[in-house]
Parts: sequence; C-alpha cells; structure tokens
Amino acid sequence: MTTPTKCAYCQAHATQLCAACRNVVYCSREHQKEHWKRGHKLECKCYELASNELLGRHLRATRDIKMGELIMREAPLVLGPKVASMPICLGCHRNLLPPQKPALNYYKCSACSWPLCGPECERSAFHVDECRLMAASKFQSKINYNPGQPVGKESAYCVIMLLRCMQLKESKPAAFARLCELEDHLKERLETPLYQVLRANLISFIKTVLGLREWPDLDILRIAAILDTNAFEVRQAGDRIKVRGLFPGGAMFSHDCVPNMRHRFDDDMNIMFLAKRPIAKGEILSISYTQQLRSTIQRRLHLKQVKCFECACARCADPTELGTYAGAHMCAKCKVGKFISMDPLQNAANWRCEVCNLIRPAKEYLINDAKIEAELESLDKTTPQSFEDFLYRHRVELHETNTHILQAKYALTQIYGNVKGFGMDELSDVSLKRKVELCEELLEISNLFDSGWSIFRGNLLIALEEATVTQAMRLDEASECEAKLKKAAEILEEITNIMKHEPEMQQLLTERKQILDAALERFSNNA
Ligand SMILES: C[S@@+](CC[C@H](N)C(=O)[O-])C[C@H]1O[C@@H](n2cnc3c(N)ncnc32)[C@H](O)[C@@H]1O
Repeated sequence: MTTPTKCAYCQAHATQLCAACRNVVYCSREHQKEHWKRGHKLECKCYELASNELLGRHLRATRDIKMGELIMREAPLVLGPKVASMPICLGCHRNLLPPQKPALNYYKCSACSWPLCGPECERSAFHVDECRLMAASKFQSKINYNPGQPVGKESAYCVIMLLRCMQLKESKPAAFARLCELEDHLKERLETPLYQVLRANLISFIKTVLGLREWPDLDILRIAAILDTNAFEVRQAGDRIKVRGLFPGGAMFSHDCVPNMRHRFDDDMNIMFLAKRPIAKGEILSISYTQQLRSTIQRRLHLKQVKCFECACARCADPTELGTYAGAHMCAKCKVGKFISMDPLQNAANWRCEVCNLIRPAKEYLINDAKIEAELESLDKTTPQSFEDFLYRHRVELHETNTHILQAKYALTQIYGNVKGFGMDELSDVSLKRKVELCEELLEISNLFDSGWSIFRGNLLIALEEATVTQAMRLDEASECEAKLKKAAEILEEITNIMKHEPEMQQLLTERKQILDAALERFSNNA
C-alpha cells in the first residue's frame, strides 16, 4: 500500500504518519487529535479480523509490527470471580485478608451477606445488580472466615460471573449482544462431567433460588461455555487480585504454542497485548492459551480439555517439538535413544525409541509421566536440594530438556539466591556458577519455544544479571571483573526492554541499575 499524502482531517498536503495504524497522515498534531475524536480511534488498528476453517475467527497483522509494540488494549466487558475462588471482595475483587480482631468474620454485605472489604464496596458498580437480585430472592452467602482453619477456594463463587453476564441482557444490551457473538463449544462441553454437574446444580440454583425462571437452561449453559472458551485469568499480584475477565476483542486472538504476542493487565484491569518478537504484515497474531514449558502431549490434552480444540501448530506437529524434546523420555531398553511419539497430532499414538525402535503405548508413557509430574509438584520449594535430587534421580530416565527437567531447573534459577540460607551473598562460588549455568542453558532452549521479549526470558535474565554482578564482585582479576560487569549491563538493557510494560518490575530494575552503576564505579576507582 502506498502512503497517503493528504491530511485525513483537512485534505491538505501532509506527511505525519499515524504511528499506530500507519494508514493515514496528518498536517498537524491538532488535526490528528480532531480526527481521532471524530472516529479514527475506532479504525486505528494494526490488525484485522479474518476467518478460516482451522482457527475460526482470528486476527492478522495489517502492517509490520515491531518487537515490544502494544497491539491492543481493551477494557473488560465483564469481570468476576473464578469458578472456584479464594474468598474475594465482590466489590473490588481483592482477596480478603483475615479479619482484624475483635472481628471474627469477614465484613458481610448488609443486603446479601457476600463477604466484602467493607461498607464502601457494597456500592461498587460490580456488585449492586447481583446484590439486589440475591437480596430480593432472600439468598444469603454462607462464606465465612473460620479461625484456625486453612482458607481454601469456595465453589459458591461459580455463580457470580455467570450472573453478571446474564444481567447484562437488561442493563447493557449491546454488551450482551457482543458476548453472545463469542464461540462456546457448547455441544462438546454438554457431554463433559463438569457441565452435567452445572446442569444439575447451578441451573436449579439460578432458576429456583434466584428466581430467573424465564431463562432456558441451554441459554445459561451457553454463557458458561462462552466464559470457559474466551475468558482470561486477570492477575495483579501486588494488589491480591486473581479473577476472570471477558475481553471480546482480545478473545479473537488465536492460540499458537510458539506465539508472537504476550498479554498483561494494567492497573485498571485492561488487557494489553504486546508483540514478543517482530511480526510481519499478514501474520496471524497469537497468544498461548497454555503453558509453553510443557510437552506437546500435555499442551494438547490441556487445550482439548479447556478450549475444545486439537492444536496442530508447527510445534505440536513436529515429533522433536522443534528440537526441544520436551516430552522425551530416554528409552528404558537401550538407554541411549530418545523415546518420542510416533504421531504427535494423535494423543493415542504409540511412542518409539529413535535408536532401538522399541514401541510402547501412549497410555504407559502418560501414566509414568504423570507420576513424575506429581513428584515434581510435591517437592519442597524452600531449598534447592530437593530439586537437585530430583534432577539426579531422573538423569537417566528423562531427556536433558524434558519438560520436568526444565521446570526443575527453572525452579532452581529462582531458588538459588532467593531463599533462606541460599541468599545471593550466602551462595558458594559453586552454587553461584550453577545458577548462572542453569540460566544460560534455559535461555538457550527457550529460544526454541518462547523467544523474543517473553516473561520467561525476562525472569531468567533477571536471575542471570544478579548472579553475574555477584560473580564479578568476587573476582580479583580486574579485566575479568570488567568483562562480567559489561555482560551484566547488556543483560540489564535487554531486561529493561522486555519489562517496559510491567510497572511492578520498574522498582526492581531501578535498584539493579543502581547496584550495577555502583559496581562499575567501584571497579573504575580500583582499576
Ligand atoms: C478464544 S476463542 C478464539 C476466537 C474463535 N476462533 C472464534 O471464532 O470466536 C478460542 C477458540 O478458537 C479456536 N482456536 C483458537 N486457536 C486455535 C488453534 N490454534 N487451532 C484450532 N482452533 C483454535 C478454538 O475453537 C478455540 O476454542
């Protein structure tokens, strides 16, 4: 497409390109602002909606997109608790803290008894409609704080998000219409045990207890299915928020096991999609709906279960998993061959040793793999020893880049230098070297499945930078010290780029910069 030469607002000769869509030019900043107000904000995008048989609707880049660019920011259409949630405030969505003495229980809404932070959250726009409905039907929440008991997830929250969606039909019909346009996979979901339970319990609660008898069962279940297919988990660690959000624009991004975007949430719980790597015009824009560190069979089973589709992306289709061998075990017979699926796009396909051709059923592989996963999950996360022992125990059985090995190694990069008894200054030179080597090894392998400005890479670089500066400060040889500090400065620059849209990381980065500058200054004074 040739660049236009006339101001989109006044038609005078113009050269200032709209930086976001690059489809229009302006003669002045004022005309750009006016054009924005008169409707350009609705069309100023670097993507377009497309559709094909495999993905259904999806979004495609309409121009080249730079690494780190913000592609979309969207406010939630609906926000609410997860299906099973820790006790949260239905007004501001923060996890509830244990009550302050002399109170023995959470603050309870004066009308419906759902726990809230306090009286001010009773008036929250999120809560008022559901509160009115529950109070009118005389339903009172039974969620209480039990002193001495561990605080667990409450399944009663499963009704709230559903109700908030249903109430849109009257309160915001246009928003409800947008919600109804989303994909549901209702047919497949109705056959699952979860939806049979929903049908038996949730529907009768909504219709009989809350009195919404006019709603057909299938319409309610369809909303549950729309949420399960499209909702994002909204997290704000610092703010104790972990809820579910529906973003109809963002829901159009398809999945890829090597995605070209990542997403995060801003302080107002808007979702932001960022380019993880340079994206060419025409490329399909993708995020990951699952955990990228997992193996193909794990990812595909998870996607099938929660999103009802069989992923056939390039990573899933490759028996070597793009050279990561993340699912590979070592052959139990010859001990040297990698044991991989004979057809990764068929979860039930047999597994075969690449060297001695031993063939075993997928079921046997999966049972064994699940045991190792359970073992990994049960490890003591407060000490490196349990993870080092795990790596040693499975050194023969698992391929060196098997997902369980990668997960254990990643845990070690975060444990060394950060837990009691293994703080950065307490680490022996050997442990410090181990931390650096693990980070470097994982960074290299992550290039195959999570390259560019990914959070995984950012976290590894943070661990590596800190360890590198610590190593530098222990060195006697000036030139070696200088080389390490320069390497740390390069790493910090990359982290700064990766994390530029992560406000909660900025303080840490400022501190790291101060420490590095002080180390460099000390070095130049001593040199
Ligand atoms: C959040 S929606 C995305 C929008 C959806 N394609 C639509 O038309 O509404 C998720 C659904 O999109 C489809 N989808 C997304 N990524 C896919 C992929 N890589 N392969 C196959 N289907 C995919 C699946 O049906 C999935 O359940």
